[in-house]
Amino acid sequence: MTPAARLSAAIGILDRILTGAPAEQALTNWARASRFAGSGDRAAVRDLVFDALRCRRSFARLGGAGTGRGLILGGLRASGQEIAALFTGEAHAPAPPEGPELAPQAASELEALDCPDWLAPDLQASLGADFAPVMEALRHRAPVFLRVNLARGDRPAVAAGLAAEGIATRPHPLADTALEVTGNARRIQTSAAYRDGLVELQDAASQAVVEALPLEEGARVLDFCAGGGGKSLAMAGRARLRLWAHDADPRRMRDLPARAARAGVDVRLLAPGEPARHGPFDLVLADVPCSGSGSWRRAPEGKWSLTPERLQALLGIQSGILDETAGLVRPGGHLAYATCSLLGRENGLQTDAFLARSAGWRRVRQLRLTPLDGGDGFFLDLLERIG
Ligand SMILES: C[S@@+](CC[C@H](N)C(=O)[O-])C[C@H]1O[C@@H](n2cnc3c(N)ncnc32)[C@H](O)[C@@H]1O
Repeated sequence: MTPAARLSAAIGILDRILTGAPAEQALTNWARASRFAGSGDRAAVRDLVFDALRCRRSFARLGGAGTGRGLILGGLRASGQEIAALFTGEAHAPAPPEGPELAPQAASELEALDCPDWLAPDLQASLGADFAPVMEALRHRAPVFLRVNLARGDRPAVAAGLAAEGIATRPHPLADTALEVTGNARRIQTSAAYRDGLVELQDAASQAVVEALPLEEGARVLDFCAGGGGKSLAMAGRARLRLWAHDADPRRMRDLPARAARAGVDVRLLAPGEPARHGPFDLVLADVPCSGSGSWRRAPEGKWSLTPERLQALLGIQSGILDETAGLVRPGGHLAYATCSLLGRENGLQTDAFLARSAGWRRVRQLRLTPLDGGDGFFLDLLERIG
């Protein structure tokens, strides 16, 4: 595909996303219907689409419209590319700009930062002086991180093995298991290191959260909101645990047994209603559903689809999970509350409210990470049951 044809493809896919199609699904449907597109084309179109979703507000301003065309035009203008050479209307190229597309308007501060207006006060209160740098960081692609499975090898040896397969990495300071991929990231999932369970794809901040947990050999641990099980596997890689995984939607855990087998660790799955029968636990991790604002680099659609009503509903779910999981922790044990959110209301204010309404708990550690630390935004409050 020519560079201009890739732009046309991205425009069509963005238009589908803007009318409600999930981004991954729209990209997959396009790839299936476009057998002529090679892997380089697919990767380039994907980058165009995700770059536009991350910067949807500012690109729409620069492109003169909030359409697929407007976003792609705005992205080209933002990176100083020559529009006339690409939007020619010839062959598969997009038609030349017209009307408002020719007269982009100046962006306001929040538009330039790609921040939804309604969320700005919350984010400013939560991030303080880091507000603008964090919002700016969220406009750019996230690095690719691997987690070294310490049950299978140490970080230098695994990095050397990856290098022998042509995948360049460097250790990342956020966690002792973290490798940042600096070259050939697209080869990871076909590498022997990945196939043999030496590494998993996992953000460095997620790894830092797991590193901060009290994981004693033989401890009874419950991952209450396990999802795909990324943190279950990360915990199992750090100590020999008696580990259970649970999720309100058990279908989300369907790949976990195979991933655990690949990693050489043991995780038992629990259906809704079952955790209480297996408790109490030494440690319960509640990696709760949240706005996802800390991971908007990877999942930028969430920035634009979040609403005040949805955030309110999430706050209710989070406080319900805190109350439910508190009853599963043994006296002297720990409840680890985690989010990938940057919002104080989902983080420290949520745990403050829990501590205010629940006797016999104290906060022993708090971790607040933003993309300025290198990985996603993440929050951890480690609470100890003293009564
Ligand atoms: C942030 S995701 C978990 C990600 C996962 N821990 C990981 O590291 O990959 C939150 C999960 O909580 C689950 N969930 C939502 N409401 C829940 C509830 N009331 N009880 C337990 N799990 C819930 C969702 O299905 C979702 O899989």
